[in-house]
Order: sequence, then structure tokens, then C-alpha cells
Amino acid sequence: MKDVIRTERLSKRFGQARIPAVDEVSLSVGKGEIYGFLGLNGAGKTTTIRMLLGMIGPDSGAAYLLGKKVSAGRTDVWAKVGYMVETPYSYPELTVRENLELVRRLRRIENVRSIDAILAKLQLVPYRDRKAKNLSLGNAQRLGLAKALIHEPEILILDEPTNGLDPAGIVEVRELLRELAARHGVTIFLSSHLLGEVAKLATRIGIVHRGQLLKEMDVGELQRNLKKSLLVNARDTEAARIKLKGAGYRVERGDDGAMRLTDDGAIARPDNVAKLLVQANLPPTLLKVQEEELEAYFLRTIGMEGGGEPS
Ligand SMILES: Nc1ncnc2c1ncn2[C@@H]1O[C@H](COP(=O)(O)OP(=O)(O)OP(=O)(O)O)[C@@H](O)[C@H]1O
Repeated sequence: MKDVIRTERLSKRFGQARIPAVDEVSLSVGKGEIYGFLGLNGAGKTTTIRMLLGMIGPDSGAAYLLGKKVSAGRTDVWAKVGYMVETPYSYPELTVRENLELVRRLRRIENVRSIDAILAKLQLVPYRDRKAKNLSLGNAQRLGLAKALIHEPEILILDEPTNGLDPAGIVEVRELLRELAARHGVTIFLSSHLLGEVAKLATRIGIVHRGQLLKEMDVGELQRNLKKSLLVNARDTEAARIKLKGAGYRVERGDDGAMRLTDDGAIARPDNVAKLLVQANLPPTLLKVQEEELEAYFLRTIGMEGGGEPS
């Protein structure tokens, strides 16, 4: 499949120290994919997005949208791209409808009904006559998305699109983005610092840290990469620990005083662990296979938890 979004060793340095904000990032996104660009604050997400949108030029490397090299003057490409970068700006004294009307004219969209359609799609109908300055953060974010979508773009580039939304708003935006990708073939590139959230939406995930793309995976791979462990406890935890260690199991400290067994054998055959404890008159009060939390996996991947190097 032809790449809709592609970067080739894209790099940007800032300041006198020329610290790399984005360091040789090469990635590609196919049509209809939702690419989640994941990193902590300051990882380089916004800088990457600004280069994708031609807002700033790279120091080296290049970005391509629909096979064309990004540069500020490429008006043919911008007609097919929608974007929302950080907290979207709207004219505070204009109403929601007036803000959208302005974008419609700037985008030279003939169809005046496009405003009603996008108001309905983003559930902004009740707020259409409210001034932008009086919108809640969540509705301001919706207005930002409405402006990004009004011209039915082929590519959607979003920086932290669920910022400021309440849980119900997050679900709505997620559904909307999913539908745009699945039903209309829109290619979506979105940044976030929350793996849990990205994992629910993205088809592919790239983890960026200190400007570098550390790891890329599709969602199935993510599930396989999560560490599993067997949580075990007994009334006499200490005696159970000695028994399990004596049988060769690797025993770590788990939550709430429980023990965590990380051997593949323990995870595959918890019944063997149960049998061992029962035979020693230490019947388990807890026996549960637990999957690593997504955020813990993210921190482990960028080398910020467990002291490990990024793998
Ligand atoms: N215009 C600028 N001048 C100097 N340094 C900058 C500039 N823009 C970004 N940086 C630095 O580049 C690094 C990457 O910043 P960037 O905003 O791309 O990260 P981010 O992942 O989007 O984080 P956030 O979620 O906080 O926006 C940071 O260290 C930041 O301080």
C-alpha cells in the first residue's frame, strides 16, 4: 500500500545547544490507518507534527504527505489535510457557527450545509450560537475538531485530540475517529502521552522518547509484548514464598503483600503452583494471571521503570 504519511530521518534541533527535539524519525502510515504517536511531554511529538504540517522546516530529513514532499507552499496537499495542534484557537468573540463559517470560506467550501453537517457530527448543535470564549474546554476541543474536519480531509493530523475532554467526550471522539478511518479511509496521525488511550484507537503505535522513535508495533504486537505474571498468596505468605522458591520459581513482591511469579512455567500452569501449595498445606488464597498495565509497559519501553534499558 502506498504510504499516505511518511517521514525519512526527520530531524530538528533547537537552541544554542542544538539539542535534538526530533532525531532521525522515519515512519510511514498507510491509507486508513490510525497511527498513535506516543511519548512523554517534551518527547518531540508536537515538533514532529509541526514539521508534517510544514509549519516549521526540518534541519535534515523530510516529510511526505500523499507522496509529496512537505513544504509550506504546497496548497494542493493542504486541501486534503485536516489538523488540530494543541489547544485549538478559535475567535473568542465569534460563535461556534461563525467560527465554522469563517473556516468554510477560507477553505472555499461551496456547500453551506457543510456547517450543519459538521455541527451534528461533533454534537455541537446545542452550542452553535455560543461565543467560543464561553465554551467549556471539551467543547472548544470539539470545535477544533470540527474545523479540522469540515472539508472532509483524506489525512487528519491531531496533537493530543482528547485533551480536556471528559470520559464520555473521549469515547465519542474515539468513535468518530474510528469511523472516519474505517468507513471513509481517512488516514489519521495522532499524538498522545497515554498508551492506554492510544491502544484503544490506533492500529499502529510508535513510541517516541527524547526525539527518537524507539519502537513501532501494531496493536496485536502490543498485546503480546505485555509482560504477564502470576499473582499468588496464602495465609502464611512467608512459608509459601519459601516453598515456591524451593521448587525453583522466581518470586517477586507483588501488590498488597502478594507474591508475583514471573516464570513462563508458572503463568502457563497455575494449577501446578496451586497443587504444590496445597500439598504443603498452604492452600492459595489468591491465584491470578495478571497482565502488565499499559502505562507500565510504556515506561519500561522508554527505560523509565525497572531500571532497564529501552529494548
Ligand atoms: N521553539 C522551540 N524552541 C526551543 N525548544 C523547543 C521549541 N519547540 C520545542 N522545543 C523543545 O523540543 C523538545 C520537544 O518538544 P515537543 O513540544 O515537540 O514535545 P512534545 O512531545 O510535543 O511534548 P508536549 O506534549 O509537552 O507538547 C522539548 O525539549 C522542547 O522544550
